Amino acid sequence: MALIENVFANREALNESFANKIADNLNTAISQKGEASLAVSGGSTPKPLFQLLSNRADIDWEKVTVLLVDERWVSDDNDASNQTLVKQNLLQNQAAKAQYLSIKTDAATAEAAVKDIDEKVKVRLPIDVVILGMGGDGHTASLFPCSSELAEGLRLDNESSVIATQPTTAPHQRMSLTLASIASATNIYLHITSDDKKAVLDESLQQHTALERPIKAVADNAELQLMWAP
Ligand SMILES: O=C(O)C(O)[C@@H](O)[C@H](O)[C@H](O)COP(=O)(O)O
Repeated sequence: MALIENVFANREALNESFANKIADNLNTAISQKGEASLAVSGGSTPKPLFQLLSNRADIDWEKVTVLLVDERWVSDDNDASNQTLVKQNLLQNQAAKAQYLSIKTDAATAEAAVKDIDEKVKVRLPIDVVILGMGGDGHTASLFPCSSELAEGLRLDNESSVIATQPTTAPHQRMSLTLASIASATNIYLHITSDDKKAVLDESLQQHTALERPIKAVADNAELQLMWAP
């Protein structure tokens, strides 16, 4: 549908403004229905934002459920665990009071856990705030252009809220929200930094299909708020 560009001079200004927007969105949801949900990405970009958000005392964290948009299928003591990143950087300070909905189980494979996790995530839809990241190949959440599950993950009539994916260009099996779950969210943000990633985004939207660059599928099917700084 549309990309709305919010451009900042630097990452500090971006994160300050972003934390304000997220607080506003969560507070609006809480005032309307008594609770709110916040789905965050892993990877390296959101860490400073998590630390800033975790100190926000103007959010009624007890009424907020935090989940990940995607998880690598690794144990919590693995450096690649998004869940551990969130626990150590977001669910601290004021935000330690939030509820946490894990999209990781002890199942041997992500595939084997889809049904259980779908049941837990489905009841939280539509999610109030989704924060997406993007990789240099145009993947978002764990919807990778290289994975054989991509078409299924991008199907808007997919009844599952989550999908197991196996990228071939990145390590680990993944659990990811489907495009249908992402696109149904009330507020959807794309959080990226660097000129390189902005160039990937522009090129993805202008010159590629959604199957080539999955971030395009989100911009085509939802209002996507870009939060970018060099
Ligand atoms: O678990 C993950 O890998 C993600 O959630 C993924 O979609 C991430 O957002 C991008 O790969 C960007 O990652 P960086 O912020 O590290 O560049």
